[in-house]
Amino acid sequence: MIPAADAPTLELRDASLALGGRELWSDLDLQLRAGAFLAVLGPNGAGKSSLIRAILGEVRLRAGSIRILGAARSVGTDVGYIPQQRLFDRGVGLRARDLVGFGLDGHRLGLPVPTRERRGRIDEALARTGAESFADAPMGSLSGGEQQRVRIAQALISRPRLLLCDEPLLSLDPGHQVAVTEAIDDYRRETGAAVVFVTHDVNPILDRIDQVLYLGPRGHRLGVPRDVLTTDVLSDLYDVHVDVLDVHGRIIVVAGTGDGDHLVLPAHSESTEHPASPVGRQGTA
Ligand SMILES: Nc1ncnc2c1ncn2[C@@H]1O[C@H](COP(=O)(O)OP(=O)(O)OP(=O)(O)O)[C@@H](O)[C@H]1O
Repeated sequence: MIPAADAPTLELRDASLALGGRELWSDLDLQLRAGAFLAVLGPNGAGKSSLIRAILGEVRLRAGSIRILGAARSVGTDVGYIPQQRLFDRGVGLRARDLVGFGLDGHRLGLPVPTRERRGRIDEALARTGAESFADAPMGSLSGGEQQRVRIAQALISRPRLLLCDEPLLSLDPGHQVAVTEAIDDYRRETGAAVVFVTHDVNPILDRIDQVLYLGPRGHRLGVPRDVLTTDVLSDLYDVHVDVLDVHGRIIVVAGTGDGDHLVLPAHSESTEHPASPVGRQGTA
């Protein structure tokens, strides 16, 4: 596709989305230029994954528009997508390197031509996410975290200009969270791709993002992290008093329940698993 000159990589104008008879978010204006890194935060069911699906054209907006590189429709190889994790069954024999190869030519009919260049691209993508040691293993034999690293390699191999990541750090141990975050961020810096990164824990990417979109029960807020991740803004979005704590450089968002308990809200979750819906209940503060 020939991009419109100087068009933003991603642009949403007055966008609203309703699914299952419920409005998830509305009046969303968002512009990402080349090299932007956006974190999308919010409780379970806020519509974070649905935002990605709307960008992919899989669900229709109720109102407004989405443009990618200036065009109303663009998926193809301009857009890389790391879906929310679904595990491969144990019996799946597809090799990791073949899955990654689909990111290059999976949209074409027929078997791919095994060229040296193709193999080199696959090896490079696997190396980016530290997955080269299990390149020839069947997907069904890999752990959840290993499968995730292969999926990320698959999303990067086509050298997309917009990378959509739906909780890419799920199932990864802390060491691999850092490695995968670095792989995505290095890719962004090298290529000027824009990144949309849905997460329940902003901390692994806090030093890398330049914008945060917080989808809350009472609207959304978009801006630089220090303007969005504040007690005042999140209290307003949740309609309950929320404290944003900085604990040794990690952001923890805590809502008082008035009965001595507190709820840890999803700018930080204690584990890489989903917190209980809509927020994870923690012990007495
Ligand atoms: N195709 C659909 N039809 C009807 N409702 C849908 C559809 N897809 C999603 N929903 C609903 O939209 C809401 C938002 O879902 P979504 O997966 O976008 O939330 P999320 O913010 O990503 O949540 P989580 O943090 O749990 O992943 C949910 O209540 C979900 O059940």
